[in-house]
Amino acid sequence: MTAALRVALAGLGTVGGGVIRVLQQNRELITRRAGRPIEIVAVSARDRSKDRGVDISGFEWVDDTSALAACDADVVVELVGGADGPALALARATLAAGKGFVTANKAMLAHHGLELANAAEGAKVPLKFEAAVAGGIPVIKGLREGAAANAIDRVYGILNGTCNFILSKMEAEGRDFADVLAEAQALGYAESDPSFDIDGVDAAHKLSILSSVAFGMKPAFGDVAVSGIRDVIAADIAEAAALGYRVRLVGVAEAGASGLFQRVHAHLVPTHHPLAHVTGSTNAVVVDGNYVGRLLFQGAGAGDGPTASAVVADLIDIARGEFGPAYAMPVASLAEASPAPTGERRGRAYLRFTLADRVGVLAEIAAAMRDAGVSIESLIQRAAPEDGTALVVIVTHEAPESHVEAALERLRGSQSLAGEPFWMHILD
Ligand SMILES: NC(=O)C1=CN([C@@H]2O[C@H](COP(=O)(O)OP(=O)(O)OC[C@H]3O[C@@H](n4cnc5c(N)ncnc54)[C@H](O)[C@@H]3O)[C@@H](O)[C@H]2O)C=CC1
Ligand SMILES: N[C@@H](CC=O)C(=O)O
Ligand code: NA
Repeated sequence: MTAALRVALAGLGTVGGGVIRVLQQNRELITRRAGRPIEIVAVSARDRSKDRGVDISGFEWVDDTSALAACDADVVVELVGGADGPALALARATLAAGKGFVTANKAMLAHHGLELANAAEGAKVPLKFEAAVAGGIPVIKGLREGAAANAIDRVYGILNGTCNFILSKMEAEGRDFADVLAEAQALGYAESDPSFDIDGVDAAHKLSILSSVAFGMKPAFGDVAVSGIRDVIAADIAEAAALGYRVRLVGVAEAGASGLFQRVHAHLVPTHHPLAHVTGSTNAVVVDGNYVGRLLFQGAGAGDGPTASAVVADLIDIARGEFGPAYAMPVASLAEASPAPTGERRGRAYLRFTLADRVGVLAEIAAAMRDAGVSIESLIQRAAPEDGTALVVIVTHEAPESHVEAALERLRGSQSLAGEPFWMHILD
């Protein structure tokens, strides 16, 4: 049998522990599929003595994470996290040493992916990151390989397990945001700084990677318009349900006439759409290709087993000698990112206002919408007798997003509003 693929593993937390378990428990099967054994030879993490429920006594322990690049391994797997710091130092050192690099670190890839892809290409070694986007779902492989013959018009989906877990629990159990976030953290879904999850940043990291693979463009995280789910309240979920929608954090990348729209926002998703039925930490990605048509990738987007499954799949590809450029094409062939102004995009919108109890408040809102050129499709008003305010929810007809924003701008500071208005896109 061919010599084993020797792996150095940095990070022994949720995903790192999972990788050790998958490699140990599926050892025989993986060896047959890879054509040779895949063996961890060295590990590094912050705390050597911590009980992780996996036996690491057979591996060399390396205190300084970046020193793993110099150990006797063919590939380094980075599962530490963080856009910069030890993860980036290790990535640079590994590729400079002419070794393959596998990572689940979407934050680092969103900020430094191009540099790392360049370095990997220069050294003719693999840079692989299936686990970084939608956890266990083989969406990078699906796009790079399965859909490689297609021009992609749009790629979009649910890219953050923590937010989806929170939104679907709020919806099903009427629970509070903070409560559910703590549960997602306990289950190992959330980032070490959970604001990355709930403010949409993690999904934006993933979207920027996905866009590069789908559209053959240099990754441009800065071009992604981002907001999260912090401002979604129970009433939005209830009103959306009454209107035939569910609330989901959706990332969308779409080729338009003037460039690529990339954004991550809470959306209203029609209940007949497959994304409306994605619950818990599950992720789902829809790809529209010009020959294959619509593809739907769905599965576990977070958690130890699924994420480790994607990391080990990358290692199996490397063991087989099957790898190409990090993105779907060599770095020199990637186009410059060309962001389209998001305000130009047309769509329907959901707007929520809390109104003070005054004569003429509805007329004021209707006038602001009319003056901004946004027409109203439906309107719900619910009085809150306890404090005299009223909740008003409006669904608009299709309009440029800049017009919706202009309508809200006209109302800014109005005495008729008892709170900040909030709006969401409606997925078409
Ligand atoms: N948890 C999940 O479901 C998923 C996580 N990821 C990504 O995988 C990576 C790892 O995530 P988790 O395993 O959840 O994190 P974790 O917090 O459970 O584990 C991190 C590991 O890195 C080590 N570490 C942290 N800082 C270090 C430092 N300065 N020097 C040396 N070691 C250090 C810790 O000791 C720990 O062993 C991150 O990039 C994360 O974004 C990707 C997909 C899913
Ligand atoms: N925090 C992330 C983990 C996987 O990428 C998420 O919740 O999706
Ligand atoms: Na994946």
